[in-house]
Order: sequence, then structure tokens, then C-alpha cells
Amino acid sequence: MKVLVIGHSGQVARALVERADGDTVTALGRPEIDLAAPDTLARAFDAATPDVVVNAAAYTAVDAAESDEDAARALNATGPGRLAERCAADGVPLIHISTDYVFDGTLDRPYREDDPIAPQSAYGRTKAEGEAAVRAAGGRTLVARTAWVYSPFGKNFVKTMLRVGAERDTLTVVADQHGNPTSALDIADALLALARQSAAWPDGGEIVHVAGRGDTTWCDFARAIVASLPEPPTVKAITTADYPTPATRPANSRLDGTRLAERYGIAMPHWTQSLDVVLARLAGSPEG
Ligand SMILES: NC(=O)C1=CN([C@@H]2O[C@H](COP(=O)(O)OP(=O)(O)OC[C@H]3O[C@@H](n4cnc5c(N)ncnc54)[C@H](OP(=O)(O)O)[C@@H]3O)[C@@H](O)[C@H]2O)C=CC1
Ligand SMILES: Cc1cn([C@H]2C[C@H](O)[C@@H](COP(=O)(O)OP(=O)(O)O[C@H]3O[C@@H](C)C(=O)[C@@H](O)[C@H]3O)O2)c(=O)[nH]c1=O
Ligand SMILES: [Mg+2]
Repeated sequence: MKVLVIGHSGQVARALVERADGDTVTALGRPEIDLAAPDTLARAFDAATPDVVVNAAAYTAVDAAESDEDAARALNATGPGRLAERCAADGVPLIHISTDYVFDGTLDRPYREDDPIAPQSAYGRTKAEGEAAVRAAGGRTLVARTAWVYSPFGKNFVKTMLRVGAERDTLTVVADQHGNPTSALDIADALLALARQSAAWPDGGEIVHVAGRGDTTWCDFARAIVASLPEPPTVKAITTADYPTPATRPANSRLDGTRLAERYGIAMPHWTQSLDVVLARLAGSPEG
């Protein structure tokens, strides 16, 4: 299988390249493919002749998006719509990655794929528009929603907590937002398994939740991370109100993984198990 990944330097893009298991995975980011300038798609597409495309490129700076919504929209919605049109025209199945932040977080159970979305941030809004844009293109598209992504690569919460945890005696982290930490390495394995099953995707595509098993809060996630440091700092639980940020984040964005397991036979590892894998790699070198 030839997989074209849109995005090159990001966490999921790098994980997909690393986890390619007998498949040819080519990750193209800027300048070869600039999703904010969709005209660059055609040439890269012609060169790659993919069997499946995975869009792993996005504007992921949640707080910055509040004051930069047009740029976020170009990358998270307009570009993916154009990409999906190209895939539809060529009959190439597309996996488009989306986020738990499309939900408002008021539900008292994990979100299922068909629960109503109601994004509370500019990032979430533009990602929700992206979901609609790729599905409107009419091709065979799977929207894979994931959450709280960490990995040995790039910037993420795990690496931030390790860095600040080594510098300070006390960290303060919100304890009233609940979600599923997800290793990009596990996302890559799941997406490649989904890509191999593209012939079985429903016509018109669907949404599927792809997140780590088990849930936690950012505070308990931080505690599990810094426990690996030689001199772990104290992690003090605070509320969202104590930690004002430009973007509103959902209090509950846990994702239900039943569809992934039952329709596609894919079981995500528990987040604690995958965290150990990533921490062990980061202990060896800064990019794992
Ligand atoms: N990070 C998280 O916690 C979560 C992420 N997601 C979603 O998962 C997906 C992958 O996220 P993640 O790997 O963390 O992202 P990163 O922030 O690590 O990487 C962003 C990616 O976007 C690419 N990119 C940025 N601008 C452009 C552009 N103009 N044209 C083409 N590519 C561009 C970058 O590639 P390059 O620099 O090589 O051009 C890079 O591969 C996204 O859809 C995101 O919304 C969902 C839930 C949680
Ligand atoms: C760094 C830090 C963060 N926090 C809080 C802020 C926030 O509520 C939570 C997580 O902070 P971050 O900024 O790392 O997380 P955030 O950027 O909101 O992460 C999100 O990114 C996008 C791309 C997604 O799609 C989401 O699934 C999610 O992973 O922890 C603290 O309480 N203390 C701290 O020291
Ligand atoms: Mg962030």
C-alpha cells in the first residue's frame, strides 16, 4: 500500500513514517505541499500516485488560533476540503484527522461519533468546519477524531511537563478537564490498519474515534509524566478558572472507542502503557 501523508514535521506525520510496516509511507509538508496553498497539491499528488491519503497537517496551536482564526481555517478547513475534492476526483480514500475539541464537553459520558458537536474554541470550530468540508467533497473519507496527542516528536504536553518538571519544585495543572491521552505511535498503527481496510469503509465515509484507552485529567496525566523524573516535582491540582487561557477547552472530551473496536477490530492500548513507551524513548534522547 502506498500512503501519502500530508504534513511532514508533525507528531502524527512522523509517527506514520516510523510505523510504516511493509507499506510505503511518504510524508510531504511545506514546501512540497502547503495545505494553505492548495494549488501545491496537484504536483505532489501526481508524483506520489497514492493508494490512500492521510491528512496529518493542521493548525494545532489552540490558544493562538483564537486571534488567528483565518489562518487556522485555511489550514484546518479550506485546505482539507480542497484535498478531499482531489481525492474524490481520483477515487483515492482519505483519512482526515480531527479532534475531541469539536465537542463542548458537557456530556457526562464518553462521546460517540454521532453525538452533536459544539466547538467552544476557534481551533475546534475550524476543525469542525474541516470535518464538514471533507465529508462534503463526496469521496470515501474517514474522519478519525483523536485527542491529547503526545509522542517523542515535536511539541506536546509530555515533553512540556518533563521540561518544566525538571526546573521547578511545584507544578500547577488543571484537574477538571477529562480526556484520553493518545500516543501518536498508536494513532499511526490504528490509521495504517484503517487504511488497509479502505475497501470496507462505508460509502460516503464515516467518523471514527481513535484515542487511547482509559481516561484521566491533565493533572493526573502530569503526575504520571513527572513520576519518571529523578526528582519529581509536586503537581498541585487547580481548576480551569485558576488557569485562564484565551481558548475555552472542554471539561469532558473523552472519546468512546466502540466503533473502532467493533467495526474495524482495532484495540487502542491503555494510555499508561503507551506513556511508558514514550517516556523510555525520551529518557534516551530528546526526540526519542
Ligand atoms: N496535538 C494534539 O494534541 C492533537 C492533534 N489532533 C489532530 O491530529 C492531527 C495531527 O496533529 P499533530 O501531529 O499533533 O500536529 P503538529 O502540530 O505536531 O504538526 C502539525 C503538522 O501540520 C503541518 N503543517 C503546518 N502547516 C502546514 C501547511 N501550511 N501545509 C502543510 N502542512 C502543514 C506540519 O508539517 P510541516 O511543518 O512539515 O509542513 C506538521 O506535520 C491534526 O489534524 C490535529 O488537529 C487531534 C487531537 C489532539
Ligand atoms: C502547561 C500547562 C497546561 N495546563 C493546562 C492548560 C490546558 O487546560 C491543559 C493542556 O494544555 P495544552 O496547552 O498542552 O493542551 P491543548 O493545547 O489544549 O491540547 C489540545 O491540543 C489540540 C491540538 C487538541 O486537538 C486537543 O486534543 C488537545 O490535545 O493543561 C496547566 O494547567 N498547567 C500547565 O502548566
Ligand atoms: Mg497546545
